Amino acid sequence: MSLIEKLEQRIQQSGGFIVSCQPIPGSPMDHPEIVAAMALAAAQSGAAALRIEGLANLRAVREKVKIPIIGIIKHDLEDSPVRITPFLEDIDALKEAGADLIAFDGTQRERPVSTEMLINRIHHHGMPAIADCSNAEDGMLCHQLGADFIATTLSGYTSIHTPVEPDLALVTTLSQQGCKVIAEGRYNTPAQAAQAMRLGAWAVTVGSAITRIENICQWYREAMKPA
Ligand SMILES: CC(=O)N[C@H](C=O)[C@@H](O)[C@H](O)[C@H](O)COP(=O)(O)O
Repeated sequence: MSLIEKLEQRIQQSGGFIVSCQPIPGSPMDHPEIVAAMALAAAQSGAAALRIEGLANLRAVREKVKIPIIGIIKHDLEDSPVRITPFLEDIDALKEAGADLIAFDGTQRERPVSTEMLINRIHHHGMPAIADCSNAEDGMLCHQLGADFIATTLSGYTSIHTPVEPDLALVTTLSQQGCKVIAEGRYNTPAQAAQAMRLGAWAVTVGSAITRIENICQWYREAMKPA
């Protein structure tokens, strides 16, 4: 069994529940030691894997947890809308900092480095590649290029309006096409995560509903507004 298969087996045997610990930038929670504490709490509560952004956070989390970590680095580029792990150097640095899997933007938008080169670099380091996609076309292209997992992370985030609900239809389509799908993006309730698994998802990543206090407070405030 290859290293990649072993890692896959480990995540699936632990139930496929992945927790993304990404505080809102500038939030009082946005400190590596707080990210590491959230990650440890999630790991102790049965998360199969973690999704962590940035090298300082990744190093702090790696010191505390043994479960697999999906590493990403976000950039705000002037000449491209692509934010998640756009450079080959990001991949090398994430590997060095202790990531076990790497996620990258798998959309077909203007980008500094091709998705094919990113996938090859991740594989060069012996790690599984997770393509964060926005639609079925992105997903199938990355699948054909050899991405190990297709995540629905960017569905709803490549145009101006972001829907409230998760894109369960995309989970269904990609699973039926033979992709190992990680459902991600707006899985704000356990029921929605369970539904994604029933529709064929291989795993579900939950972020805001667990680790972004500001978002959760806003949901409550909105719901409690007088009619
Ligand atoms: C669009 C984008 O950049 N998504 C990011 C990807 O890393 C994160 O900001 C999300 O929190 C993560 O995908 C989990 O999703 P949710 O927070 O909805 O559970």
